[in-house]
Amino acid sequence: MASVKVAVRVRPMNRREKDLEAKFIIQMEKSKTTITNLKIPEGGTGDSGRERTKTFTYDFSFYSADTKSPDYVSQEMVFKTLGTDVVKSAFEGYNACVFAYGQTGSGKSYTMMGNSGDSGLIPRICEGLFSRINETTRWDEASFRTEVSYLEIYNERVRDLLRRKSSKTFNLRVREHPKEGPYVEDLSKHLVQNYGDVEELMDAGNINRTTAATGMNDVSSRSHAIFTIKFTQAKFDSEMPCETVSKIHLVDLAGSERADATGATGVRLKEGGNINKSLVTLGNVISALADLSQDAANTLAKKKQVFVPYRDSVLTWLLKDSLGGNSKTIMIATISPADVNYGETLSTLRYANRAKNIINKPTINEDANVKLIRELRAEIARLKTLLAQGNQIALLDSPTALSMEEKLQQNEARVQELTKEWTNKWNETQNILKEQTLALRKEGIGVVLDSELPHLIGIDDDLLSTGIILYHLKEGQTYVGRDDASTEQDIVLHGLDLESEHCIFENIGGTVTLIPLSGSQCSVNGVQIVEATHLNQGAVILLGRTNMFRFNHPKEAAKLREKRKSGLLSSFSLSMTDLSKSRENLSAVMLYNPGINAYIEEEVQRRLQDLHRVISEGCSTSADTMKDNEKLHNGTIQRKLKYERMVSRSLGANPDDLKDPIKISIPRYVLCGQGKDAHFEFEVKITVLDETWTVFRRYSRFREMHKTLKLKYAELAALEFPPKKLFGNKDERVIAERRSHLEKYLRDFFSVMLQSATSPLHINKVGLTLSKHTICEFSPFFKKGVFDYSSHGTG
Ligand SMILES: Nc1ncnc2c1ncn2[C@@H]1O[C@H](COP(=O)(O)OP(=O)(O)OP(=O)(O)O)[C@@H](O)[C@H]1O
Repeated sequence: MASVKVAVRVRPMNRREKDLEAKFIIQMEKSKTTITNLKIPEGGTGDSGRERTKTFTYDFSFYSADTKSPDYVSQEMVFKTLGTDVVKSAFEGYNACVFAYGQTGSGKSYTMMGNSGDSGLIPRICEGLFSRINETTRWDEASFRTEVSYLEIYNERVRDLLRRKSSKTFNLRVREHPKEGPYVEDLSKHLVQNYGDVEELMDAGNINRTTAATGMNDVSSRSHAIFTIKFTQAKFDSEMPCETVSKIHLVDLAGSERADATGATGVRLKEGGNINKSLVTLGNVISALADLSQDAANTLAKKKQVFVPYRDSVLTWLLKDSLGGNSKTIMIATISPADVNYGETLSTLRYANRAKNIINKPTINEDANVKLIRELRAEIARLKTLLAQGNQIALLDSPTALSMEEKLQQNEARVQELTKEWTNKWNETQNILKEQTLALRKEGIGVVLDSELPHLIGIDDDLLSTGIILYHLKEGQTYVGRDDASTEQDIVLHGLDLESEHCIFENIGGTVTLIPLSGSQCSVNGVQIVEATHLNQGAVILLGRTNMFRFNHPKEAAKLREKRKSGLLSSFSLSMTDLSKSRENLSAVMLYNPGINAYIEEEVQRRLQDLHRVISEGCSTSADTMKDNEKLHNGTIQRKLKYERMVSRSLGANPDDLKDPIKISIPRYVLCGQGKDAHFEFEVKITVLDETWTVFRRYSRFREMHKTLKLKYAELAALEFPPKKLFGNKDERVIAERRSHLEKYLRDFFSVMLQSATSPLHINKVGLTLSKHTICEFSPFFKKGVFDYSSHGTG
């Protein structure tokens, strides 16, 4: 049993009150708060014998009216007095609730949220929670899971303050769970890993809060806001599993004054009416609970049937547990010090005085299985004591009349089983947590996606796409296909040559294999695969023609980093050729995916350094690994040779390259789309030194490019782009003709650009360094490259 703790806090005079030359009517001394009615003369009494001053005693009276006063209570002091208890309750497994009540502009939001640089209770409690989690995990094996939600009750309707716009946010239903009590259906819950995560959510939620100007306070919020933290903790305490869940409601109520006192009309009056409905119900609930506890205290009094009207408002229904139930609850009544607000302030003080009488029944919220384990263990201890005393009597109350020893064994087996079950469950929860908390980690101005599971990162070739998709490859099989597949696919994709059941990623004990299905197009590091292929950290995967991914294996990457540190990398099974190819492909990808650069650039740089070291140390990859790789990837040897050529070229330039620094060919064209949308795309293969990539474009796109660049580089005007008469007819002959035209045009195009003084590609400027990067910088038109193994078109 615990009474609701009540604190009163008085704020400084605000501008409006100062302008009105209002008088200060609040005095505080220790836990006492006194209010003076200036209308009643000193030493006298008012009508019907009213006193000039009224004094109330609370758990705390916080004087925050004057920063210079020695009694001044700062935000930090409020947290130390009240907030630290909330953090403690959470760690002990109790529910907790803090709500701020008071007139508009009296300091509720300031107390609960605070201002920037002067944060209030909610941020401080969250910060306190995480700093204790960090401390605990340093010396304890405990695990934690923290989830937050943020809602607003406005006009008796519940709104999710944290849900994305696309989902339903308004008018959420309040329902009741048979065990867990009232809850908001579909309210979004957000896993958080650190205080930064919470801060972001709080900011987003606060921006969403409904605010409207009133005569009393320009930014007065007209809604009730409930910020909820669900905090789960699990550990082994002297071999004993221990799991507790605590729910913390932090509530910023709307202004308590009557609507008419603020001069509000129309819609606002309606809001006021509803706000008051919640607050009036809150008042009624508080009164009923106070009556109940007084009855309980007075055992001689005949018990009255007291009805607590929780259901009369959304607010009281949702806070049912916090008011007279299973929670350690704190009410902070905020007041103005000015005589002009005498009536409202007195009513707040009375309200708070009444709340003092509420008795709650907080209990530790222990996991049911853990509770059972604890009870069984107690029983085992009791039986062992009896046995030790030589008390070998049969347990007569047991239906099977088991001997004490049998019963003991049974209990021990059950405890073992339950403990194992619990441990598995928690480990699973932790894994899910890890999966879900990859979210975002800030590092300087960068944002890092973190995950411990092997995963794929989508590399979108749509230049207008800005999101990054990450797919986890869970233990077992992950099916990839279209949404029209006969069985449900774990990863649903679309795009050219993507089969309805395309492939499977198999993760067995951390070894991930890509299995192509029914002749589907899958390639790894630019090489099409036809059988199950083991994936290495950093592999670039293409499914169909347009779905490209980078494969990340965080554990393998961590091991590689360790090897690199200890200098063992060169003998480790890193395939130079794979890395080289992967880097090549990644570079291509990065060029047209700026969003992903921040994430992978560092890794690519590291890989490059590794490669250089391997080369300079003259080490080759181990024979076995080479063999495996050769088996797995056709063409590996060729690429190795190519790589070596590249290295030797960087040592001494081949004069031929200067003559012909860029090679263009159009090895084939591909029919894309269907019916009316069918069109041909030409695969243009561009080779600069040893970088080769392809650009897939329809003929008209090349013409657009020509027109655009012609405006910038006058020399191009002299080049003739194939005339329009070639268009319209799409038979093989015309397409083949276009191919040769286009090939010639592009060769001429680059030749002109290499000689143009204004062009960044001028041979004197780029020389041997002409690279894909230079060309793509010159025009992003050449950025787009996908690997294609389509059987359409000519080979
Ligand atoms: N203890 C305090 N010390 C300094 N400034 C305060 C204090 N309490 C409130 N204020 C200031 O008074 C103004 C009104 O406070 P606040 O917005 O917290 O009121 P409120 O009760 O939440 O109002 P509403 O019901 O409209 O939400 C704010 O500018 C706030 O910064």
